[in-house]
Amino acid sequence: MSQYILSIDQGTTSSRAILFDLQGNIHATRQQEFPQHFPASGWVEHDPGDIWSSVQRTCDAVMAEECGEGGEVVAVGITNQRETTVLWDRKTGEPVYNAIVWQDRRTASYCESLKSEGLEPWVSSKTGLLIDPYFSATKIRWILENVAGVRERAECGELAFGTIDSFLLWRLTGGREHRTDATNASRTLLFNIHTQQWDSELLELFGIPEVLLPEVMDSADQFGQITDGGALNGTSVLGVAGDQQAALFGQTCFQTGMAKSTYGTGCFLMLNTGDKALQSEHRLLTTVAYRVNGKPTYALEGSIFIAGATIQWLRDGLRLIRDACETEPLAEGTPVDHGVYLVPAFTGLGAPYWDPNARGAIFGLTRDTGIKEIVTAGLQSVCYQTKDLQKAMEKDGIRPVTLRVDGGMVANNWVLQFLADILGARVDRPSLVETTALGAAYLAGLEAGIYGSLEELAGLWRCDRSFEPVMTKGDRDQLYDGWMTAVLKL
Ligand SMILES: Nc1ncnc2c1ncn2[C@@H]1O[C@H](COP(=O)(O)OP(=O)(O)O)[C@@H](O)[C@H]1O
Ligand SMILES: O=P(O)(O)OC[C@H](O)CO
Repeated sequence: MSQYILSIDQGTTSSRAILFDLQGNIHATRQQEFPQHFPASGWVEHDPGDIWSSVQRTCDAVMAEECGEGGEVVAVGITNQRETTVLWDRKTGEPVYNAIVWQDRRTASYCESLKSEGLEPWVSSKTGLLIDPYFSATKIRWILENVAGVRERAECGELAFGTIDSFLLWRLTGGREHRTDATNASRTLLFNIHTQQWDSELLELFGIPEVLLPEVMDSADQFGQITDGGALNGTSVLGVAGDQQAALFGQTCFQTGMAKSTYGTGCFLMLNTGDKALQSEHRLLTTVAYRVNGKPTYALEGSIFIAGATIQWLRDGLRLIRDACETEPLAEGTPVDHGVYLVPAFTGLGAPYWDPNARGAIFGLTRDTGIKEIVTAGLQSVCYQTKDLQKAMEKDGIRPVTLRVDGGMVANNWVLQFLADILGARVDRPSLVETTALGAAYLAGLEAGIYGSLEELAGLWRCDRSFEPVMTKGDRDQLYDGWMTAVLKL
C-alpha cells in the first residue's frame, strides 16, 4: 500500500492540500481560493468559515481522487498564514468575529502610542519582534475591546484564541485540542522566545487573559488525532509551523547562515541563526525557525508585505498584463537601467523601514515610459526590497552562506537573474518550489519516525537551477542608489 503525508497549507488567499510520497515528491494537490474582506481602509479580514470549508474541500478532494485506491495517509502537517487572529467559542466552535489578517493595519495608532511610551525595546527583548499591527497581540486586543461581550466571555474562559493552525487543529479534532507550535506562538507578540513561554508581563500590557491562549508544542509533536476530517479521521496531526518557517524547513536550511526567501504575495527572507536568538540592530525580526525535541532553533527574518502582489496589481489594477507570466518576456526586452522606480508600499513598508503610513509611488516617468518599463520596475522592486534586507543583515554583521528561493514568483527566470545581480550573490531554486507544504510534511514525517534526522531530510533537497551574478559592482550600486532615492522620497 502506498503511503503519503498530507500537508494542509492555509495561505492568505487560498488553501491547498498536498499529498507527498515519503521521498518528498508531490503525488497530488488541490487548491481553493477564498474571499478577502476589506471593511474599511487598511482593514483586511477573512471569514473563518470560508477558511475551514476551503480546507475541508481541498482535503476531501485530494483524498477522494488520489488516495482512494489503497493509499494511506500516515501523518498530517499544517502550515499557515501567520499572525492572523481568530477568537472562537469553546463550546460551539463559532468565531466571535472575522479573522483579522496579518496585513490589517487597524491597530496602527495604538501601536504608535505604545512606541511613544518607549516600550518597543522592552517588548522586542522578549519577543524578538517590533511593535507593529502585523502581529497578533493588538488584533486580539482590538476584538476584546470592540466586540460586545467578548472581554467578559474571554475572562470567564468561554473563548479560545488561535492563529490559523490552532483554529484548524481545534476544528479537525472536534474541539478537543487547543494547541499551537512555537513558530506560530513566536509571531503573537505574547511569547517570550527565550523562555519559550507565554509572557505574563506582555499579557498584562495588552490586557489579554492567559486563559484564551493555546498550549505551545514543538513543531514536530503529537498535536492530536483527527476526528472531524472526513477521510482523514483516525490520522494524527504531527507537524505544525507558520508558513515562512515551514518554507525554511522544506528548503532544509538547517545550518547556521543558510537562508531562504519566499516570493508569494509578500516576500519573507529568513536566515537560520542556530541556537542563538540574535537581536538585530537594524529592524529585522528574531523568530523561532523551528522547535524539534524541545530545542528551539532561531532565525532572523525580513518581512516585505508586497512582492507578487505588485504583479497582481499590474494585472488587475492597471490591466497592463493579462497574466503574471507575461512579465518575463516584457522585462527581457527592457534595459535594466530604464530609470523608472516603482515602490509598492500599498500597505506601508515592512522591514527594514516599518512605516505603516507609507504609500506606493512610481518615480522617473518620462514621455517615452511605457508598459514594459513599469512592469519591469514592478519586478525589480521585489529584488530591491530583498537588497534592503541583505543590507540590514550585513549591518548586523551577517551574510547568508546560501540563498534558496521559492514561491510563485520564482517561476520567473528574469527575476531570479536580476535578484542575483542586485544582491551580488548566487540564488538557488530547488526542483520542488512548494517548499512551504513540504516543510510541514517533513515535520510531520519526522514526528512519525519516517525520517530519522534533519541530515536525512537535507539529503533530499535538489537544485533545479542556480543564478550567478554577472552585473558589475558599479552598475549594481548605481541601480540600487536610484531605489534608495525613490524610497526616501515617499
Ligand atoms: N511568472 C511570474 N512572474 C512574476 N510573478 C509571478 C509569476 N507567477 C506568479 N507570480 C506571482 O506570484 C504570486 C503567487 O505566488 P504564491 O506563492 O502562490 O503566493 P501566495 O502563497 O502568497 O498566495 C502572485 O502574486 C503572482 O502575481
Ligand atoms: O500566506 P502567505 O504565503 O502570503 O504568507 C503570509 C505570512 O505568513 C505572513 O506573515
